Amino acid sequence: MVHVSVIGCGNMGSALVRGLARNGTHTVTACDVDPQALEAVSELCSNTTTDLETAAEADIVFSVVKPDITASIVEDLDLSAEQTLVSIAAGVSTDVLEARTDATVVRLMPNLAAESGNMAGAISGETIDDDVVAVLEEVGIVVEIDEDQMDIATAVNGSGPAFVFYLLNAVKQAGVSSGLDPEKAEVLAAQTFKGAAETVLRDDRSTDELIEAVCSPKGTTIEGMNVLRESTVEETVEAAVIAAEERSRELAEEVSNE
Ligand SMILES: NC(=O)C1=CN([C@@H]2O[C@H](COP(=O)(O)OP(=O)(O)OC[C@H]3O[C@@H](n4cnc5c(N)ncnc54)[C@H](O)[C@@H]3O)[C@@H](O)[C@H]2O)C=CC1
Ligand SMILES: O=C(O)[C@@H]1CCC=N1
Repeated sequence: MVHVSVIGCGNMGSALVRGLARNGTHTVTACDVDPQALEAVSELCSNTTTDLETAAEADIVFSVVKPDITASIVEDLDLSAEQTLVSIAAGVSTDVLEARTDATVVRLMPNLAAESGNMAGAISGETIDDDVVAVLEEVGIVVEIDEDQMDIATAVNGSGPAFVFYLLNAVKQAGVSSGLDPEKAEVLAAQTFKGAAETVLRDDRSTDELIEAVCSPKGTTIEGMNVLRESTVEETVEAAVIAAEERSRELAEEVSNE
């Protein structure tokens, strides 16, 4: 049984612990300085600790703390070459991490959907052990990318859920404005986003072909699509993704200058 530790059980770390608890295949140690954060996950993991040294005993150590404290925590962990450090911090490069640990370094940009086993995760690293991939595949899908693509992955799949929540809410609110009950509108909008995403993952057709498949001749969808295509919504969504990517780059510069 692989021993995993998760250091930092805030929004992202707790999502990871919850996701791993769904199958219970691994020994999971949750570590945080905040006892309340540990209390929230205590029933979902093998043990909880406020002590970094205990968390450092795992085979695979996930560092899920804020970027500005990642480097010093990694240094304090004092991991050995037999261990793997998985760093989730946006913008903290492998060079910065490798200078502070003997462990094999893997960078991961996960997202909150790890909690339900639906994470979209992007990983980079020179050596990515099968055990690391197996752990990550328990909480979702992982794709390997080059490290220099981490900033854009941070924007696309790390920040992505927030963008989707925003768009989903816009669809819901339009339904509510036209008379749908808010709870029913939320279920209809959320299930529609989920179903559409599932279709894209499973179907060989392109998104343009799928749009075509929804647009019945002289029907309703084409009217809505005409409004979208005449708008600047595509450019606005791209600008949001690029803004997040640029912030990830800035974080990298801030951390490397420390
Ligand atoms: N929130 C998200 O959706 C995502 C976050 N990330 C990354 O995950 C990391 C954490 O982000 P969040 O979970 O959003 O932050 P958060 O603020 O919710 O959680 C951070 C946790 O770290 C704990 N912590 C602080 N110092 C510590 C220490 N010395 N030892 C142990 N635990 C300590 C805090 O008590 C807190 O529970 C960041 O690096 C972020 O870039 C990556 C992808 C998605
Ligand atoms: O907003 C952030 O900085 C983190 C990284 C990706 C998602 N949340």
